[in-house]
Amino acid sequence: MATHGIGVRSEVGRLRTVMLHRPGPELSRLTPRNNDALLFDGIPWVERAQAEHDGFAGALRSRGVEVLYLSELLAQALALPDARAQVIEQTASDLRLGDILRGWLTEWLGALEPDRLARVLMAGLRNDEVEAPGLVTALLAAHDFLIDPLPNLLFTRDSSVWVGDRVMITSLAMQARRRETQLTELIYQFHPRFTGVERIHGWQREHLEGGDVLALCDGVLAVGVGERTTPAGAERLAHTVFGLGLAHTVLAVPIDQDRATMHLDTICTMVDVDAILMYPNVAHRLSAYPVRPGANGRLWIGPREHFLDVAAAAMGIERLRLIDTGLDPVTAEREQWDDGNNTLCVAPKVAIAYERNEVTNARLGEAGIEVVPIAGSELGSGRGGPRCMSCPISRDPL
Ligand SMILES: NC(=[NH2+])NCCC[C@H](N)C(=O)O
Repeated sequence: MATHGIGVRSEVGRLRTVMLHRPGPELSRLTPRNNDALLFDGIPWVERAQAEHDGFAGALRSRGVEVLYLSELLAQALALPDARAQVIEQTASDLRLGDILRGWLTEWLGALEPDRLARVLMAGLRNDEVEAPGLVTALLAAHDFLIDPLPNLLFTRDSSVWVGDRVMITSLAMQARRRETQLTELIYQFHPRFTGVERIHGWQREHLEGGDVLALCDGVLAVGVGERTTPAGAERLAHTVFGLGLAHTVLAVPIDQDRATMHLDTICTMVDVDAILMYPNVAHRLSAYPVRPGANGRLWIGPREHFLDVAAAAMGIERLRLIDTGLDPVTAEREQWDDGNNTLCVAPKVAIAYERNEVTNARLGEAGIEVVPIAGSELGSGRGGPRCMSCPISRDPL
């Protein structure tokens, strides 16, 4: 495909193409013993999670959005020998494997059909699912993983993010998610649909996750700095986008180092060209450092100020309207936890949101935002809403 029309310059421009991941066998790997390490707060009912996800994809399609599935792009990319060789080498390089198992796995993976290989890369591989030789497999328990599963692939937001017409491969902070970006990098590198698209950042760089990056408008990015994106990740982002002329301002937004606020998009998302939905319990204290290109390739860093003020100034608008999600702090806290603030715009003033967050959604309605509700009781157990579960690839310019 020609790269014409590809790219993202806002959070709200009409959404044309999005990448999702329909949850699959990787979710069946979750147990009460590993769910914390794998960043899920419960054990989802897989079939229901899939049905909910189909509802999400259906809502997008009904609004004219083209839905691409990560698993399909991956399997298609894996038809190419170079792509297979690259990912097999990366997967087998895990030091826990040791040489014997590494050699065996390299050969075993190399013999798989693209679909099956994609499935193993996503769902992982248990010791008792193969008969591999060596002391390592003998000493590991039957249910130990030789290749770890990736249940958080569901959250396609985090492992790549489009900035203008380039795609940034992120670098995930949590051990359980690191390998995800090998897969997204592979898709963008090898899938014919993305031929000619320039990749930036890279999965081995400073930590930076897509859930922390918000395109407030063309030329202005906000980046949350907290549990996932490090200060160095934010600095690298600023240098990179300024160097390529993709933005004139980056707002570095310190957020609490907490699971509840793991990404900037768990506390706020844009719902219109000049409106932002925000968790009220932080709205009054959210601040940001404006960062711009400085002299001699350095960064100019302005004073830390209230987020809404710095954002409006950078965006060149008088005011960034705040929609806050309920005055009662307990209700607000409950709905924030269930990703009430994590909405996905399919167009200005039209946001997909989890139906369960009734108070938040009512506020949105009162503020003139059309809410497209989706079910998420099972999907939500991974702590992510419609924005987390989507990677926009193409939005119309505003
Ligand atoms: N953009 C987001 N808010 N993503 C949510 C990711 C949730 C996932 N379980 C994690 O902990 O990484």
